[in-house]
Amino acid sequence: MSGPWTEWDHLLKVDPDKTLVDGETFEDVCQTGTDAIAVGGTTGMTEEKMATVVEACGKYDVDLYIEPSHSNAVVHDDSLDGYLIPIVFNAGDISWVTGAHKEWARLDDDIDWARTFTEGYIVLNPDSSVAEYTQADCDLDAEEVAAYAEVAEQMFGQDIVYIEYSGMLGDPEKVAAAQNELDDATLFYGGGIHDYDSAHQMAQDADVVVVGDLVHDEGVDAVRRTVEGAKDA
Ligand SMILES: CC(C)=CCC/C(C)=C/CC/C(C)=C/CC/C(C)=C/COP(=O)(O)OP(=O)(O)O
Ligand SMILES: O=P(O)(O)OC[C@@H](O)CO
Ligand SMILES: [Mg+2]
Repeated sequence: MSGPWTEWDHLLKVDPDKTLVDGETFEDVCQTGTDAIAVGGTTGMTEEKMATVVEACGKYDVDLYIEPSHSNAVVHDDSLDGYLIPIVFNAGDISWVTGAHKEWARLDDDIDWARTFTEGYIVLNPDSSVAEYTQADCDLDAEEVAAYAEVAEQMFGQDIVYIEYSGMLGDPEKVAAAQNELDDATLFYGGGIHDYDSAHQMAQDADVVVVGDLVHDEGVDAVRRTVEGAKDA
């Protein structure tokens, strides 16, 4: 399977539990030049907050996805291009590998499987909320990260492998090692990208760089510079 992400360089992750910079709108957020927007976050996620941001972004011409952190954060909307569902390969608690997914399948009769895609996450910042929630084993060397990436693609058929350093800039050597082991899967990198140089650096090895907090902390001009960095790499 090859999805639209094979054409992406940059993905902007908007957290419905955070505010935009004063004076900026969702229209501005949709016009940063990013290839797609994913709405999601770990903490404080509700269906209402998710729906508000999806509705606000759905009016503009940008590919729009949700990345729910649990089944109660899922919203169905015609403006969505799809659902990105994490599977945390280095989670300490099986809920984040299959348990939450089983609950979603049990509770939601409207799942649109044709637009539902999984992401094989490797969570590496021990101080992030996602690491805490999933009890991820973040103490992995480059060889182990690469092996998780290989297993995700070859044994679990993941078309997206996601190195997640949410909140900090990660180790490029681990990103390079993962890329080295992948055949066809698309490698996402997210965490701490804050300017042209950090985007450019991570895009050397990642296929898609993900930018999150920057849009909430610094705003759309800063995001635009990361788009340039990713596209130039
Ligand atoms: C089955 C369904 C519907 C969902 C699967 C849910 C799973 C397995 C989630 C895995 C872990 C997770 C919570 C992913 C959410 C995406 C993510 C990593 C967002 C970044 O969050 P942080 O930046 O750590 O958190 P905050 O910014 O909210 O503090
Ligand atoms: O918020 P930042 O640190 O940019 O991380 C982006 C994304 O990978 C979070 O899931
Ligand atoms: Mg975050």
